[in-house]
Amino acid sequence: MNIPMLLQRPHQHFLKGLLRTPFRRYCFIFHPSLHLGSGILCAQLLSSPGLHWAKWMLPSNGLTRKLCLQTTLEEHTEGLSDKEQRLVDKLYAGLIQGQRACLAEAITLVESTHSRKKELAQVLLQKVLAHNREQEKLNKGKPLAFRVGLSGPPGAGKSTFIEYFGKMLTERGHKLSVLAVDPSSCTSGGSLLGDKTRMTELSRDMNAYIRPSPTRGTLGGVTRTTNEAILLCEGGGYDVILVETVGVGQSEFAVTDMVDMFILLLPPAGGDELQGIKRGIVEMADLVAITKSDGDLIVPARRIQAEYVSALKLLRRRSGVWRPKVIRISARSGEGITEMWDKMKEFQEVMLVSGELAAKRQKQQKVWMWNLIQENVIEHFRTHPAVREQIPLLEKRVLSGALSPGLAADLLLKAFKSRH
Ligand SMILES: Nc1nc2c(ncn2[C@@H]2O[C@H](COP(=O)(O)OP(=O)(O)OP(=O)(O)O)[C@@H](O)[C@H]2O)c(=O)[nH]1
Repeated sequence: MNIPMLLQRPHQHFLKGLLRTPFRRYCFIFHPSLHLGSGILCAQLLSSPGLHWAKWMLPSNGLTRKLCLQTTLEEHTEGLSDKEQRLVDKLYAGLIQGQRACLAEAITLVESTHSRKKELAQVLLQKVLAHNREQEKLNKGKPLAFRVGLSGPPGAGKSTFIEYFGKMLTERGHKLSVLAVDPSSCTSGGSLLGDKTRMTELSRDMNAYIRPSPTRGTLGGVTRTTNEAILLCEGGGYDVILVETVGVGQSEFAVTDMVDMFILLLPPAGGDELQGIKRGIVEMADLVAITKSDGDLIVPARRIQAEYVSALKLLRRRSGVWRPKVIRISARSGEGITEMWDKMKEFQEVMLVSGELAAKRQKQQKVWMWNLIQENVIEHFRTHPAVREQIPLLEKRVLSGALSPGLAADLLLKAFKSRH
């Protein structure tokens, strides 16, 4: 690094010293009154690879200017071997050219739990993000893709619907990707959504890409990779992204934090069959579609539709511009599906024009960041040697009533802090 000549010697030592410490990656606070040329010093440090952020204080008017830099990418890129660099370049080039094999390989990379591969995945993601931002600018600031969450209980008709709906979209010139989030595969090893026999025709369509759920990891891990897979699909030119979940667990709530619109598919069945559906999920829906509205099922489908129309009226409105709608569809006869797509586009348009879509996406970014922090911090806490060795005993004492949960938590936190 070049140190400007006008800086005095102490500053050179100071700067050189800092750049050798591990702290250089975190933060520096500069105060112009403390030393001459701090602005230059700050600028030099900001260009140093690996610095996460620096803060430059201007005391004259009390204004604090924050300069945030994400140079982690540079740091990773510098450390890549030729082979790794070639892999990232190959995946990036193939992905943005729309090659499905490269998209698939890129998603496998973000799903990897191997630490080096995770780093490579982040380098690739940064490149794709930069590409997406460019494309968005060319698109006059409009989002590249319509992100839609789709959920429903097992047997609601999700795969039959996606097959029909997906073919309709590709025939109209759209590129569709279907990503599955299936928490059952995390806990039991089995997968409700992952089997390849679903959506056979759509999976042969060159303008559709179907990705089964990752088969390992916590729900948090699965949602993280789904979030990243969405970005990769957008880089690959997919303009409609369906994120599918089984409407029985927590995954729907996670999915609502990564999509623009959340759709609930419900079969024309009575209350008992729908008990598994959590009330909260209905509240999250922007559109409820009653499936299988054909033949003998038209009558019960109408009844369920009326029930949900009344139920939704009682719910608190989540958007200033959109009221959730209840429609009836049949993937067998095709009825209602074009109208459903029209409703979806109407939703996207009003949300875009009102600015709610941009606000929602911004909020989601923040939620996503904090979810990741929360997950990592808890993991760090649990595996910390001083904590790990005390957990079994303290848990036992809490269970037997010998210790209050609050005290046990305090003791563990104390152990964590003392040896940190
Ligand atoms: N009558 C009628 N039956 C349908 C329709 N759509 C799906 N079905 C039937 O409903 C059953 C379940 O459909 P799927 O599409 O497999 O449902 P799913 O929600 O994907 O189910 P999981 O894969 O278990 O989550 C199948 O027997 C389908 O033939 C429809 O529009 N009309």
